[in-house]
Amino acid sequence: MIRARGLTKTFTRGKDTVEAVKGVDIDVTEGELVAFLGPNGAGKSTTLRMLTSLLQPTAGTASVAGYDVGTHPAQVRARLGFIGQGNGGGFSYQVRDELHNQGRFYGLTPAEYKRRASDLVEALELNGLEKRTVQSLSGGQRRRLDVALGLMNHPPLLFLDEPSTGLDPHSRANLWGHITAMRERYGMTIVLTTHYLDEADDMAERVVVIDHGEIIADARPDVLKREHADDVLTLDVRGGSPDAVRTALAAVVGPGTAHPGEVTVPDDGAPDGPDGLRVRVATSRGADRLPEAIEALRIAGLTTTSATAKQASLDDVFLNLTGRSLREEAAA
Ligand SMILES: Nc1ncnc2c1ncn2[C@@H]1O[C@H](COP(=O)(O)OP(=O)(O)OP(=O)(O)O)[C@@H](O)[C@H]1O
Repeated sequence: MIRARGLTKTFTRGKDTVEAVKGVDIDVTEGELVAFLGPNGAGKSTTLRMLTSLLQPTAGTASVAGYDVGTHPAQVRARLGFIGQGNGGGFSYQVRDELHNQGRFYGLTPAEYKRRASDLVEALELNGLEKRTVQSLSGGQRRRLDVALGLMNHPPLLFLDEPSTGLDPHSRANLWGHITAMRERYGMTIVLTTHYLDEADDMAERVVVIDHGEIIADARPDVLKREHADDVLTLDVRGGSPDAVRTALAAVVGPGTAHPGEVTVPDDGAPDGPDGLRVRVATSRGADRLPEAIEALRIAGLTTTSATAKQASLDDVFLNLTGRSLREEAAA
């Protein structure tokens, strides 16, 4: 559905040049739901805008549905829906007029655009809002209208640029429910950008991590977490010295085991205090290792008074790949 090779965009303003996208290669097959994840300014929107033919690449090539974005932009645009950041169109128009205008733009007959508009109003729960002006809608309603506008031409491919930015968690979940329902209904391929880690983790089947204009990882979220980050076990252990704890845990996840991980035991802890020693184990498949670790400690005569396993997150992946936290950058 999408094939890009060496996609590059350099912006020049006076003496300043910004290398926004630096030689991106990407293939997206039909039916995939792909999220571009990265901090502000990483080059996500610029990549999307080149793939939709809205922006001419400085170098490289991209084709969408078999058409080159540079030489056949009209054919490319006819096959995709694009929902940019804060679309909305004419704020004083009524919702129904916005949808009808979009249908006219795509050259649909009045009967056809009216039918599609009422289908989408129904599907995206915009009923009762048809005669309201766009500016009177809530943020969530406006984003749902944006999605309806993007779907008026029944595109096989939908691009969404930060679809849920600025929405509260309830509206985000609601919008996602609609997007996934639309995807099933029309069998669409979806490419979106986000800097919400949980959104990429929960919704995308494939996450493309972009930083400083380059793709630094590209895989299913669970694969990214397995390959680039560890789960963390935290155990409170009583009844033995730091060395005894270290030896018991090394047998489960220490160097040379089937599940190498890092065991951290404080040397200055008080093994016989009320909480004992607070031990940290960084390992893959933490949920599986936790009972094994507790059992190994029990066999060594040690008591575990509390134990938790924290799953690796996409933020841990980003942190391990770049040395920076995406969560902090998103909040900045
Ligand atoms: N028209 C432009 N002129 C000059 N620089 C630009 C232009 N558009 C984008 N840039 C720069 O290119 C870089 C990438 O921007 P882009 O909008 O693609 O990032 P992004 O990952 O989508 O960020 P965000 O999450 O904030 O939308 C940034 O440094 C940005 O300032």
